[in-house]
Amino acid sequence: MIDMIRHGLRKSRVPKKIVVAGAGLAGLVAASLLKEAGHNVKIIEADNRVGGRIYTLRAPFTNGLYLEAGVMRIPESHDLVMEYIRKFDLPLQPFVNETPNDILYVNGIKTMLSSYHRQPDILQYPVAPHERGKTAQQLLDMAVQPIFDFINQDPIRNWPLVEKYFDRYSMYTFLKYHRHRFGTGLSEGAIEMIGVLLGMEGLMGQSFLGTLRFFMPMRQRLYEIAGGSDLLPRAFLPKLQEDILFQRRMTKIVQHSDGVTIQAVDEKSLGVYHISGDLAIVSIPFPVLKLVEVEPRHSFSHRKWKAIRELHYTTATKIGLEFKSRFWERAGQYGGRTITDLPIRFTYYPSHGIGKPGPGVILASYTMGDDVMPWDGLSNEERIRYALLHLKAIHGDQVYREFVRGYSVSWAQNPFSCGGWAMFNPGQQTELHPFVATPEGRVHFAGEHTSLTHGWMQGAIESGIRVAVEVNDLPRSR
Ligand SMILES: Cc1cc2nc3c(=O)[nH]c(=O)nc-3n(C[C@H](O)[C@H](O)[C@H](O)COP(=O)(O)OP(=O)(O)OC[C@H]3O[C@@H](n4cnc5c(N)ncnc54)[C@H](O)[C@@H]3O)c2cc1C
Ligand SMILES: O=C(O)C(=O)Cc1ccccc1
Repeated sequence: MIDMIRHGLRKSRVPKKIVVAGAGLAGLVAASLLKEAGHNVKIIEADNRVGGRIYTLRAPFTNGLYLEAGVMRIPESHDLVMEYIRKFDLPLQPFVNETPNDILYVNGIKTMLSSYHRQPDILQYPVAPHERGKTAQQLLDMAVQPIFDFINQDPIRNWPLVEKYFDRYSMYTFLKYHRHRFGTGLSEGAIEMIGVLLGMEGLMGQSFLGTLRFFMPMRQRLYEIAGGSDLLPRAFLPKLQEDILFQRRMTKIVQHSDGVTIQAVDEKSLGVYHISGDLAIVSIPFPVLKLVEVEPRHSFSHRKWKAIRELHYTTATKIGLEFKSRFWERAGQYGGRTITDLPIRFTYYPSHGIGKPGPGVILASYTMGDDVMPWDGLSNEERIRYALLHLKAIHGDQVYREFVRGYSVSWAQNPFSCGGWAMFNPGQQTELHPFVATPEGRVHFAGEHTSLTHGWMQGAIESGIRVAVEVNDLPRSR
């Protein structure tokens, strides 16, 4: 796949007209590769921008400041993302995910990450005697290490066995009921500690393996695109600009004898717009696809319909607050985060502009899964008010003196994503995943949800390349 990013696909022997629905990263990758391979490609995009869940919010913040409402960090092992960053010569810098000075504020106890690492019991989680003195990560590692040991004995043979057996567990049921090396499940106190401190508490009902795969990259060195994550999708524009039809929201997919016709609403004129091709690539999230008519209905298999209806998506909400000065840096917080069991849950301090005078924007609250619930029912103003109240408990009254403005984004309330990212429920990797990406007639599928790298750009890129290869030499419709 790296080679395809560098050198493109082989020129198609059967150039076709291809309609791509969605100008997020998956759609952009597929469209750029297929155009380069000689196809006539058109993208219809419901929004007025490219990038989808890569969304760098610059307004309403002071010029030069921004909130990453979607993508904010890139694990060093995400080679496809790194390859596109190299291809477009984008500036990369470390994303400081945690520092020894990070604040932990849980169970009414405030301490620093370094103190907690030295003495985990300082946080007073009611763990079992044999779990004492261990951090949340150490407890999780104790529980999962035997699985990694088994896989490492013979990865080719053993990964499928692990996936088959452990797909039945949610994160919670695995931690609670699976008999771990010490002969029992983890205590409720240990599970609570893992949930709160590792950010999994709102996701405990999701697939154990899916959650593990999802969080693992978090332990690597992380990077960010200097200047904003949206520089990546925008880098595709020079070659695709004239092929993207913005503010066209797909409402219907019609398959017929000589190809596929996509019906869309023009969000500006509200007129109905049609575009046809030999085939279509649908890269929009499944929760949104549920609202799109498919004609004839049987052009999608029963399994596909079931996957579209049932594939679980978790959601995420972010609140960005701008302050007059980077007061957190005066307290020794340079990048990194606060972890708290207050509803704001995770606060991230910017890894860019460190040491610069003047205003700064912090990600005051990043919640996902069930942790989103208190926030999604609130207005933007109420979210800001509560976020300030919780930040005051951490940083004191200065947050009110320093506050300038704020903005929040709920991904469940975004009509073009209707959620944060795909995240299997127990059993769905076995029961649904085989049917998520499979083509239906002349309709093909891409998007992070069609990969196994849910919730990361890597999965979106992987799917864009996979679908481009899948369609490159297919016959024309007639
Ligand atoms: C809060 C949050 C934080 C994240 N953080 C990170 C991170 O730090 N690092 C990382 O690697 N990944 C992160 N991700 C995941 C990453 O954003 C996604 O995996 C990736 O961007 C998905 O790309 P996609 O092309 O599959 O989907 P999308 O980006 O959702 O693209 C789909 C496109 O289709 C359009 N569309 C929707 N409906 C229609 C319609 N009916 N007609 C036409 N167009 C339509 C949408 O507007 C959108 O442009 C995060 C995601 C979220 C939500
Ligand atoms: O926020 C990110 O980096 C994401 O990609 C979503 C996410 C959140 C928490 C753990 C893993 C991935």
